[in-house]
Order: sequence, then structure tokens, then C-alpha cells
Amino acid sequence: MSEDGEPRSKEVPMRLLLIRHGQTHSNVSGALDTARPGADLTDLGREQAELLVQRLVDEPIDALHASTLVRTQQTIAPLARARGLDVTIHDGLRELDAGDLEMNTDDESVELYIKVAMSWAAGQDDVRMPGGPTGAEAFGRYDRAIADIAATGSACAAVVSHGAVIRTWVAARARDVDADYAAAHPLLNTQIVKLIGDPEAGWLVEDWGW
Ligand SMILES: O=C(O)[C@H](O)COP(=O)(O)O
Repeated sequence: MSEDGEPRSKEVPMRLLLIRHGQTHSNVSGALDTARPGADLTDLGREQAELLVQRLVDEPIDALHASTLVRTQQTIAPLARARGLDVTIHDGLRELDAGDLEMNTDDESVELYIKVAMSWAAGQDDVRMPGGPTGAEAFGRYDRAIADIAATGSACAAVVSHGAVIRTWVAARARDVDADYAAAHPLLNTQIVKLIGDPEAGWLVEDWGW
């Protein structure tokens, strides 16, 4: 829907605000926490979620979406209250599965997880996460979630999702950002990648890490 409540016309690109959730207890411990339901937000994470309301005050958001992991739903809750909007939950928006590396905290596991994810960002989507999905499988479910969001006719959607999947999926799908850029620019909690475009025409990055 546009600012005046009309559905977005086919000629008008949509804006997609991909937001990493607030800080969790697993972020503090450095654990590769990607399974459902996942860790809760810390007190700092809840403050970061509250701050999103003011940070996004000038954005004409008409739809809210989150993943099946509780940290994204906790992060979007203050925005949903402030805007009076419902939140649509998508399994496809959850973090890239860590497979056999799930909940590991050691440097070797974290480096391997990021290395595999970045290989997907660079187009090698037949590589498999140890005990987990291939890139084609992981990005396929994210593509479907984003296509579902775009198909609603939303003109500006706020999507609370996860650090690794946002930066690697954007690197793979946006025309102006590549895997090297994504690898060099991690997203901190509640940082946002702003995209403009649509699933058919493709996406351009308006801002990375705002
Ligand atoms: O990198 C990680 O620790 C996991 O992929 C979880 O990422 P998230 O904290 O953005 O969900």
C-alpha cells in the first residue's frame, strides 16, 4: 500500500527495509544460534527495539514482517504498537541454518559458517553448510518470503530478520553490492539495509547499515 492507502502500482518500485534484530543472549556469548525459537533479546536488545520506533519515524511503512525466531518478533513489537500494524510471520525470513555448527561458539565454527554463507553470496549456491542446507535451498526460501511480501502490494515494508541472511542474500540479489562488500560490512544489531526495487526487476541498495 502507498502512503495514501492505495496498493502500489506495478510501475512503482517498493522499498524494503531489512532490519537485523536487537541484541540477544546468544549474540553476547557468540553462539551460532539459528534454530527455532532461538534466544530472547537482552535488556540492551529491548532498548534497541524501542529506539527503532523513533529511528524509523520518517519512513512511510505500511507493512511489518518478521521471522519465526522470537528475537525478530520481540524487536518489531514496539514498532507494531506505535504504528498500529499487525506483524506477518514468515518461516522463510529466519537465519541461515548453521547445521552441525548450531550453537557453536569457537572461532573455527564461526569462520566456517561465514565462509560458506559468503560463498553463497558470491553465487556458489551448490555449496552445502555442514549438516545444513545448500545456498540454493537457503536463498530459495528467503526469495519466496520476499516475493510474498512484494505480492501484497506494500509500498514500504519493514522486515526484521537476521545478520548473515540479510547481508548475503542482498549481495546475491542486489545489482550494486557484491559478496566482498557484504563480507567487509557486517550488520550490527538493529542496523538496516534499505532496498528499492522488486523481485522481478531486481533490487538496488539505498543504504547499508543505517
Ligand atoms: O551469526 C550468527 O551469530 C548467527 O547467524 C545468528 O545471527 P543473528 O544474530 O543475526 O540472528
